[in-house]
Amino acid sequence: MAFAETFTPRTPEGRDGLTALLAHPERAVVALDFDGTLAPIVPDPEQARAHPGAAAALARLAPHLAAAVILTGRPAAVAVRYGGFAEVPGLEHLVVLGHYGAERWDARSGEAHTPAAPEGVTAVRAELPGFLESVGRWPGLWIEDKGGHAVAVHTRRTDDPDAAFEALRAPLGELAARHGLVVEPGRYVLELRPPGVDKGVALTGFLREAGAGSVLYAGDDLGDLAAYAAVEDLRAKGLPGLLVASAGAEETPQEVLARADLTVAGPAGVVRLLDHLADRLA
Ligand SMILES: O=P(O)(O)OC[C@H]1O[C@H](O[C@H]2O[C@H](CO)[C@@H](O)[C@H](O)[C@H]2O)[C@H](O)[C@@H](O)[C@@H]1O
Repeated sequence: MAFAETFTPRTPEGRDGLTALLAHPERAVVALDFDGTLAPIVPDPEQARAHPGAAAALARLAPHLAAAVILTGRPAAVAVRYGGFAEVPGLEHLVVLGHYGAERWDARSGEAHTPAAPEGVTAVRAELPGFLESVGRWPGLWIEDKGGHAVAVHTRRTDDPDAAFEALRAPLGELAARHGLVVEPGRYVLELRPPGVDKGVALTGFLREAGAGSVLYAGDDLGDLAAYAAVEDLRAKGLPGLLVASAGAEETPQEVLARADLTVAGPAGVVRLLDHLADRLA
């Protein structure tokens, strides 16, 4: 997919968001998803790493802002490690909200605050291998253990990732419900995790804490739609906001593309956008 990279939002709301960010960067919050937005999608989730320019671009921009935050489904420490975000000059105030906002890492302390592991996850983790065998054979299926806080079933490396995803969605939903969990669908991944927290709740709370006067949110997947909805809601209440989609693969959900004010070409495009904003604020 080719994009004309002008960094001009296609909607009036998006243009207002960008104008507010550039006029008062000291009141702006830039919030970014990790996988697919800062880190290119790769077949093996353990091999994902941020785009080589991501930390540097964010470090150029962050000192101009009220706050920069990374909002990810990953455990926060994993995103910090895979992103190379620790001890970077310019990122002294970076916050990483992991597990969709249930967990928080602060660059200032270098520590993560993690809630107690939910009971249902322990039970699901034990039951999952046998359960998957019972619902069909999908060689290549991979279970990601997310530090006891969630488990994710990845279909990307099966022979038919779409068919496996669709075949497993309902049964995993039932398994999750039996253990008081919910299923979070993503790019060839079905994650079983506790209910009650999502990127929208997390972003809204963070913006309140930061006293934000504007927000830019960039994401690429279904889990980012809750953050999109939060920005749309805040815009209706008068807070300017810019929604950015990181796109480039056919698998980018249509709803993400349709609701974004600005589409950029994957993590490389996000890095160019961050650099562009830093240039304009320099
Ligand atoms: O909220 P995010 O930062 O976007 O994290 C969402 C999930 O990302 C990871 O999975 C995705 O990226 C993998 C690596 O590129 C890819 O192989 C997989 O198909 C994608 O779904 C991660 O493994 C999950 O734990 C995150 O919840």
